Amino acid sequence: MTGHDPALVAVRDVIGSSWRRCLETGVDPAGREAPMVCSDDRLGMLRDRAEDLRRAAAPVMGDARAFLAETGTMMVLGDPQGVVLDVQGDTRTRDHGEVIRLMPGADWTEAASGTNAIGTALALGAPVQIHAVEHFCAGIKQWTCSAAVIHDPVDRSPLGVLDISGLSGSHNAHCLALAVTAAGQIESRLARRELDIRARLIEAVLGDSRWPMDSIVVFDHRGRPVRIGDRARLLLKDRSDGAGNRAPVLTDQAGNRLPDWLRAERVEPVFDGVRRIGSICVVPQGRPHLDGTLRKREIGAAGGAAGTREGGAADTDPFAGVIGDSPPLLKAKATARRLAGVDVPVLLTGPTGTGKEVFARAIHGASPAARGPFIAVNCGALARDLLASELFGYGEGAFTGARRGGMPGKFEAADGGTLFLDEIGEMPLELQAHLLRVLEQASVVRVGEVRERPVRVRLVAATHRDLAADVTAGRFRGDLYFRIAVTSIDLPPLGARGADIVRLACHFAAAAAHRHGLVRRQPSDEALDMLTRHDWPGNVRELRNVIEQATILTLGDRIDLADLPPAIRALNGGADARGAAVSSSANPAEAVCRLDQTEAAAILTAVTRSGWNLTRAARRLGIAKSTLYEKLHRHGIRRPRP
Ligand SMILES: Nc1ncnc2c1ncn2[C@@H]1O[C@H](COP(=O)(O)OP(=O)(O)OP(=O)(O)O)[C@@H](O)[C@H]1O
Repeated sequence: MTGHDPALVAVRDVIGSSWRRCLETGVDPAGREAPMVCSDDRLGMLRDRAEDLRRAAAPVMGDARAFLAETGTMMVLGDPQGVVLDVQGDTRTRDHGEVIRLMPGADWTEAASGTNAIGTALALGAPVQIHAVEHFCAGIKQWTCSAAVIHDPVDRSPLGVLDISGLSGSHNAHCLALAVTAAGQIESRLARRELDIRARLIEAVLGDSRWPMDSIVVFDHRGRPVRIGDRARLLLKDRSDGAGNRAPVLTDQAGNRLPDWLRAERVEPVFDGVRRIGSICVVPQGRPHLDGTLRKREIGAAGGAAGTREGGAADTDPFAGVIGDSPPLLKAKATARRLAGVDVPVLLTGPTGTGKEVFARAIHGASPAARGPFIAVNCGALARDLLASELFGYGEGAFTGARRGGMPGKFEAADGGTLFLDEIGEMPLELQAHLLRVLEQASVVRVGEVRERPVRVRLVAATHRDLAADVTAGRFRGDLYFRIAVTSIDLPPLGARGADIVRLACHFAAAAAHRHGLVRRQPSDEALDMLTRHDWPGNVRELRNVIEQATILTLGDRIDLADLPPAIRALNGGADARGAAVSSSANPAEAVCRLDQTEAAAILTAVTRSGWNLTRAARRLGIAKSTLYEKLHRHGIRRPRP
C-alpha cells in the first residue's frame, strides 16, 4: 500500500480525505521524517506562549509514565500549529522517535509531515488513530499514533494536541482512549485554573472602587470579554458594524478593528502579583448614545452618592456578590433579576446555607425599591407573641411593659423598601392570616390598635421547607401560599453547582484574607479538587466557614489539603484523614507546623478581640509587646483595612 495513490487502495474515509489534502499541498510521500522548524530560541518562545497548557499537561504526562514504559510508547504534547513542545517516555522509545523527528521543535502538521495523528487530529478537530501504513509518508509507516485535540475550556478553540505514538508492533489498542482521557484531564485542569483566574480578576475589579461597574468591560488574560457593564453594553449595541452587544476580543491583532473607546490607552491591565490576569476598559463618559433607561439610572446613581448605603442603592450590579455561573444558579439569577423589577412577592426555597438571604438582598438591590431599607426577620427565631409585635408593631398599652407611644414593627420599618421574612414556614397560622391582610391591603395594624397605617413594602420570603406539603398538612395557609409562592425561585444545593464550588472557594479565600488583614492565599489545585468532591450538607455557608478557617490557619502561600478540616480530607478514601491523625503524633515537622497554626489562630483571636490594641492583646496572650510584633510579622497577620 502506498500513501500517494489513494485511488488504488481501500482506506478509511478519514484517511482517504487526509491523503487527498496531502496530495493537494504537495507533501512528499517518500518523506522520512518531520521537518524541524524551531531554533532553541523559537522553541523557548513557543513554550512560553503555551505556559498554561504545559503546566496543566505536565502532571498528566507524568502520571502516564508507567503506562508508556510498559507499552513502549511515548506521549507528545504539541501546540495548535502542530509543533511538538514536549515528549514523555522511556529513553529507548524517544530515541526511536528522534529518527523520524518526533521531538520538540518538529512540525507535525499534515502539510509538513503528511497524514499523522497529531496533524490529522488538528485538521479534523477530533481524536484520531493512524495505524502504520495509513501514514502518508514512507518513513513513518512503522508507527501507530493516537491523538486528541486539547480545547480551550472557555471558547473551545484548539489549544494544543496530545499524542501517544509507538512502533506499530508495540502500540496498544487502548492508546486512543488514553489520549482522549489525558486530553480531557488537561482540559479540566485548564478549566479550573481559568475559573480561578477569572474569580481573582472579578474579585480585583469588584474590590477597586475606581472602576464604575456600569461603565466597564473586563477582559480575561486572553483578551476575551468576561463582564460588560450596562453602559458599555449599550455602546456596543449602538455600533453600526453589526457586532451586536458582544464585546470585541481584545487582541493585538484586532487593534485596528477595535472601537474608539477601546483604544490601548483606555485599557488598564489587572495584575495578580506579577501575573497579568486580565484587563479593564472604562467606557468614556457621555460617549454612548443613551436611552431613557440609562439616563434614569445615571441620575439615580448620582443622587445616591450622597445618600446612605443602607438603602442598598448600588451603582454596581446587585447580583455581583452572588457568586456562581453553574447552569442552575444562572437560571435562579435570571429569574431573580426578572422578578426584581416587578412588584410581586418572591419566595426563595432551598436547603439551609444556599444563599437565600444573599438572593433576597440582590433582589432588593435590583428592584425599584433599592433606595429604601432592607429589613430581615427570622420567623423561626422568635416566640409567637414577640414575632407578632416584631412584625406588626404594637400600640401603647398593648401589653404590660409596652412602651409609651407604642412601637412600629418591621413592616413599618421596611416602608418604601423590602421586608425579608426568613423561615416563613415557621410562622404560626394566626400570624399568617395577619400577614396576608397586610399584603392584600398594603396597610398594617399594630398589635392592640385598630388604626390602619399604610405601608409600601416589597415582600421576599424564604423557606427550606416544602410549603406545598405544609399546605396539604394544614400547617400553612393555602391562600398565603398562593399569594407568595407563584413567583418562587428554587436555590440548588451547593453539590449541584459543579464548578461554582471552585469559584466560591476562591471568592471566600480572598474575602477572608481581606477581612482579617491577611495575605491573600488561594486554595491549591489539590485542595480545590477535594472541595469539589465534598457533598456540602451545610451548602455555601459550610464552604465559607471551611475556607475562612483555612485562610486563618494556613502558613503556606496556598490553602493546601492539610489546611482543610479532617472531615473533608476523610473523603479521600479516609486515607488522608488517617494519615493526618497519625502524622500529628508521629511526624514532628507536621506537629510543629500545627503548633504554629494554633499560635497564629490564638494571636489573631487576641488582636481581634482587643480591637487591635496591641498592648492589651500582648497582655491577654501573656507575652511582651515586642514579641507580639515579631509574631504578627512572622505569621503575616496584618490589621484589616477599615
Ligand atoms: N452565591 C453566593 N455567593 C456568595 N456568597 C454566598 C452565596 N450563597 C451563599 N453565600 C454565603 O453563604 C452564607 C449563607 O448564605 P445565606 O445566609 O444567604 O443562606 P440561607 O439560604 O439564607 O441560609 P439559611 O436557610 O440557613 O438562613 C452567607 O455568608 C452568604 O454570604
